[in-house]
Amino acid sequence: MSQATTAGYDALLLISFGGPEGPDDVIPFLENVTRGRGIPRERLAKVGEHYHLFGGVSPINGQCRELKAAVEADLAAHGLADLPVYWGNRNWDPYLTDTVRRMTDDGVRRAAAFVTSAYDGYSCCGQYAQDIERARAEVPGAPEIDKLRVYYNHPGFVEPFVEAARAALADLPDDLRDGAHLVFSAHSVPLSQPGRELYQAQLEDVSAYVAEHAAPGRPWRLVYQSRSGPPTQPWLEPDIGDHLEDLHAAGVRAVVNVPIGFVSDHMEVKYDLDVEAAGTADELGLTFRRAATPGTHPRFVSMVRELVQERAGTDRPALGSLGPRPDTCGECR
Ligand SMILES: CC1=C(CCC(=O)O)c2cc3nc(cc4[nH]c(cc5[nH]c(cc1n2)c(C)c5CCC(=O)O)c(CCC(=O)O)c4C)C(CCC(=O)O)=C3C
Ligand SMILES: [Fe+2]
Repeated sequence: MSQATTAGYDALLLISFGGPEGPDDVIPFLENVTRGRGIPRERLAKVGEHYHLFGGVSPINGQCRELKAAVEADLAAHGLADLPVYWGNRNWDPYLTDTVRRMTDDGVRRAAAFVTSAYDGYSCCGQYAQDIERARAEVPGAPEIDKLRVYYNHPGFVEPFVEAARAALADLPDDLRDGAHLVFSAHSVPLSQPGRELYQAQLEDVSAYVAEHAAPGRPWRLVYQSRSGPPTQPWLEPDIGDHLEDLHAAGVRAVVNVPIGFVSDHMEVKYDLDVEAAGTADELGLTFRRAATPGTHPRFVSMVRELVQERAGTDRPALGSLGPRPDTCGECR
């Protein structure tokens, strides 16, 4: 084991949201996600239909398998093939608790955990920290598991977005490019959610950085998507659909949507943006391009290794104006 270069960790644990892998999984998955969270039944039925449009298969598990394979290849290319990579989810098989049990059986003592969610806030960070604690509590002899720092402003997350925003702009018809606006989008959360202010501030800061570096001087705005919850509860706004209508009414003819709140092209991207928001734009006659998410971009993949290695006390890179996040924060529980 190369102790010096893995900061003393003997395993890497990839933690994600999880998603259904066939039509029969959809309802049990949605029940797992929403248990005790007060999501209206109509919203659940609608979201179920989104999954059925894709054969009941969420793209997210496949994306986790691809990320895991890419991280393993990157570790091997850096002489760290002996750092095993595990994967566990909050809401679907492979469940985090089962994975922690397997790690324990394999003799893992101290693991670094990478979460497929880049920001602070309860849904992105605090809830995953609780998931880790719960899984460890359920498994006697479970390893120590350190959640890696929040990485929304790490160059490995930000640079792929700069590149993707440029590529999406380049893909617009020549006569529409100059007047196109950038529309950054992230998952809405209730205003009452712990860590919501931090989530919002981080999104604004990284959107400003990407806008400035991909297309200096171009108009941009951060908006929200995928709202659920009862209508009486205030969530982050404006919604992307309303913003597209406003832009159209103001005479804008083209937009590039940058899904800055997401790590991969999972259902919130494939349905809520590529079907719903693109459909709204189409009805308005607004030309719409969606920028890629980091996915398995080589820079994003190497970031995972760098986040482990920096725990040995090396540099903690961060772009934008807010600086690197600490290893643990506790602000979003
Ligand atoms: C901030 C945030 C992210 C971004 C950070 C990150 O990327 O992790 C995110 C990601 C995701 N959300 C996902 C799926 C769902 N989220 C739901 C519900 C909710 N999300 C919330 C927030 C977030 N969610 C919230 C506050 C709720 C209300 C209920 C609650 O407080 O928990 C529901 C229930 C139905 C509905 O109401 O929509 C589903 C099915 C999937 C999997 C997609 C796939 O299958 O490909 C992913 C990656
Ligand atoms: Fe969600």
